[in-house]
Amino acid sequence: MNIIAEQLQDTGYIVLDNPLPASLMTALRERCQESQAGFEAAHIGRGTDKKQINSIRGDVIRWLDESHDTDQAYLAWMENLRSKLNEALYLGLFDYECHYAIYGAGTGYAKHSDVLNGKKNRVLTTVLYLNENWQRSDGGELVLFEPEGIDVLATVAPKFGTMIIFLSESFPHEVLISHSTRRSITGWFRVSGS
Ligand SMILES: O=C(O)CCC(=O)C(=O)O
Ligand SMILES: [Fe+2]
Repeated sequence: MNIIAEQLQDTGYIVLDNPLPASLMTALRERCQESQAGFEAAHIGRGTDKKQINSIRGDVIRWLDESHDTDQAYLAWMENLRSKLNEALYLGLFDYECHYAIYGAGTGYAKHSDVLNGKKNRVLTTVLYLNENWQRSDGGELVLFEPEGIDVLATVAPKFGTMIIFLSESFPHEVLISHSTRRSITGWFRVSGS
């Protein structure tokens, strides 16, 4: 946990190889794979700005359900991380929201910031990848850009078990077109306020 806090403080992001217990990873993958029931096309923006534009963002999403054991276990793990990060970095993280995301073959998410569109209370973005046997030819990498949005800071393959955490406001990012179905859980630690 200290390593996560230190690196977030130093560079603003961290890529973790396999932070979650194997049994939880398996349950999360199965839960995301079992059925597409409850998944809806993702939207861009909020309220009256809310738009669904497939060419910008091609995923379908389902928010985690606290009443389901598997979702609950993930939320509990992230809750523990939240309190550790608050202790180490005094970030005042207030809560965590997250959704499963499925990108069908041929879709991605164009370069964007997670803090635009009125989501100003998002402090840290987390993405956990659920794709076993992911190959380079499957594409779908997350590209993290320097704050100016031009130079590439990191390229992350969406491999099973990998988690990236980054400062939501600092890094524009993009999901490259995926050539296979790409599954993940994306979430945000937030401070209170709208
Ligand atoms: O799936 C990813 O790698 C990133 C997703 C993302 O940027 C988002 O949902 O805002
Ligand atoms: Fe994003």
